[in-house]
Amino acid sequence: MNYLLKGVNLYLTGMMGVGKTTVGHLLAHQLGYGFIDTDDVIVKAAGKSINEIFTEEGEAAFRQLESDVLGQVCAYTKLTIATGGGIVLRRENWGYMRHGLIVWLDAPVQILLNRLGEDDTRPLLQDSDPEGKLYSLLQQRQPLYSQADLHITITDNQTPEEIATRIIEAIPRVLKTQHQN
Ligand SMILES: Nc1ncnc2c1ncn2[C@@H]1O[C@H](COP(=O)(O)OP(=O)(O)OP(=O)(O)O)[C@@H](O)[C@H]1O
Ligand SMILES: O=C(O)C1=C[C@@H](O)[C@@H](O)[C@H](O)C1
Ligand SMILES: [Mg+2]
Repeated sequence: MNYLLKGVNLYLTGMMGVGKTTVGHLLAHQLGYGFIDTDDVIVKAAGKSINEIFTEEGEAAFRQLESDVLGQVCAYTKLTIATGGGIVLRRENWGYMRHGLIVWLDAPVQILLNRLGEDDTRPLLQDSDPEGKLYSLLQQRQPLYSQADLHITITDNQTPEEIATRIIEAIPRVLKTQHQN
């Protein structure tokens, strides 16, 4: 697989709670790649939580930090990068991610809700109707996520290990011509 990938970065995209961070760790390990989580980099660089950044500086400031981080990390190779759920919102982010392979992890809202129902670390879900919020975010973002190179549908009973293996098995089918030269 590493022979085929030639160090090309993998970008994991998808809704919050779908498992980008969890699966990304395992995927990096299986590929012998480094692992970076853009949310983690932002939190460390800002010295505050994502909730605090949203509350004190606003979502637009968070999105700028996210683009800045992505612009930095895309200069490196042999990385699996777990992105934030909203990375697909900015056109410039696609410009950065297009240098690698973009994977969309896609799970039904009910799975996301079950996983994040008790979680208060996602500012966009601090809503009186988290289920409705997830549906509206998904409706807005689905056309964007669908521009990924690889679409992996997640069902309830798949472990993160199984999902990482499915991604690895699917990669040869989608390696872009420019990456094979
Ligand atoms: N395949 C899975 N099966 C069961 N639970 C999972 C699976 N993948 C992830 N989880 C759990 O779901 C929660 C959210 O996962 P994770 O933080 O990896 O999502 P994420 O896509 O990175 O979300 P965000 O966009 O908010 O960063 C975690 O508690 C994680 O342990
Ligand atoms: O879906 C989103 O917009 C977000 C997802 C998380 O990964 C974080 O980046 C933040 O909570 C915003
Ligand atoms: Mg994450």
